Amino acid sequence: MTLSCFDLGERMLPVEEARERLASLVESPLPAERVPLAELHGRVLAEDVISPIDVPQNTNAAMDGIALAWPEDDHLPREWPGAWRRVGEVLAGRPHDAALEPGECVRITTGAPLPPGSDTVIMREQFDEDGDRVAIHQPERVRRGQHVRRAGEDIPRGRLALRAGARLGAAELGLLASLGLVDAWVHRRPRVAVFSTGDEVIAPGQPLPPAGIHDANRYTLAGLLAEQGAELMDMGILPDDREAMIAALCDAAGQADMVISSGGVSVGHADFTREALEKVGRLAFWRIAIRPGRPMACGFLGEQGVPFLGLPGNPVAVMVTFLQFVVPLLARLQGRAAWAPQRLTAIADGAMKSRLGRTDYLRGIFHAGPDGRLHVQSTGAQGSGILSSMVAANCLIELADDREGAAPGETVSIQPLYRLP
Ligand SMILES: Nc1nc2c(c(=O)[nH]1)N[C@H]1C(S)=C(S)[C@@H](COP(=O)(O)OP(=O)(O)OC[C@H]3O[C@@H](n4cnc5c(N)ncnc54)[C@H](O)[C@@H]3O)O[C@H]1N2
Ligand code: MOO
Repeated sequence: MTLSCFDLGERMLPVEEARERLASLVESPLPAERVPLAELHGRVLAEDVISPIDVPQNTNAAMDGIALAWPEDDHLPREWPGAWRRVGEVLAGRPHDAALEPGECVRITTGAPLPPGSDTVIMREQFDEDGDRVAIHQPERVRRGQHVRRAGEDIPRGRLALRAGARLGAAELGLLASLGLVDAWVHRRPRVAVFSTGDEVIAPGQPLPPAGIHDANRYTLAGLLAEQGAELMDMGILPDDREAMIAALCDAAGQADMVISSGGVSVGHADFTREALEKVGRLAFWRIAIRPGRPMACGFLGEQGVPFLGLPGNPVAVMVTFLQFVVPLLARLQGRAAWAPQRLTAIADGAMKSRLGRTDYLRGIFHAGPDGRLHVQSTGAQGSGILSSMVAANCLIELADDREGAAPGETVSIQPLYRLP
């Protein structure tokens, strides 16, 4: 049974339950479209890809050298001049059709197809040539079939190469190209409308009034959305004005696959925001047992039922709630198979505070210790407005609701953060 987002009363929701209930906002993935190979990076496959060919197509040499047919009696001649007679040359891209007779070899370059009858390659550094005679330095060390890449050893024809739901990174693009494919069916990228709220929130570049604060959230959200393969629709900053908010939300709901706002969801603001949002859709205001990120709004906008997430205003809370709650929804919209946050286990290098009954996300720095295990320490001050702590961090330390802090030496769960290299 799908848990709904509504009618939950005033109780604090555990993080896992919030994630499950939010999933009901996205019923099905976005439709598929055919996209050329060169534009597929970051997209998610909408159907399985079956290999139309053997990769590699031919059994071929893995080294520059000679290809030879292994003798029937399994014995290679040692004496100079050897019994190997060079009868030709095979270059990459040009096959040698004549079958090799016993005692014959051909010069071959890496990637060139093995001539019929040959099955073994000797590296150029491991034999001497005298005219068309070839002597192998240490024949006893040669293994039948060595330095040969078998046809179809990567992916045989007809085999599943990539599954529907796979996100296409560099390796996947190379694989698709190696199959000779020029395009693929992928889910449409989610268009996500983003706006900031608050009279005090000022766009960068504008003079900062005495009680103002520059709008950081639209820019972190733009970066986070790009990392998730979504398209940004920048709706700017909304003033604390009911009519302006209603108009902006209607506009966004008409064009976007998801709408995200930041700010204006705590008790101080909720009544005002609630009024505007409920005019345009069906909203629920939640308190989640999480830190940072306790207050959040969610629901649908417009007749189309566009998912809406009202994230809290504090910049660190925006990033943490995006990573825990928005990422899985974007994954569902793009048809990604099973999504779960990536988690590793690390040893706490210092004491860490958290509260029983609440999931705390601390900004952390993890590294591999001399003991070969992962270690993690907090970045220091953890206020939910301190964005420099997100800059310093390479992971979130996740202290689940069943634990009360962590003592030095205890293991903790960490979620590595995506960082540009
Ligand atoms: N009585 C209570 N007060 C608060 C509660 C609560 O449960 N009871 N929750 C606190 C928590 S936790 C958070 S988080 C905030 C969330 O409040 P809002 O979502 O209403 O956010 P604002 O009040 O609009 O802003 C909070 C903070 O963030 C700054 N901000 C807002 N937008 C931006 C932006 N685009 N870029 C940078 N900074 C932004 C804003 O100026 C405030 O400083 O409520 C607590 N209070
Ligand atoms: O969400 Mo608030 O940021 O927990 O401080």
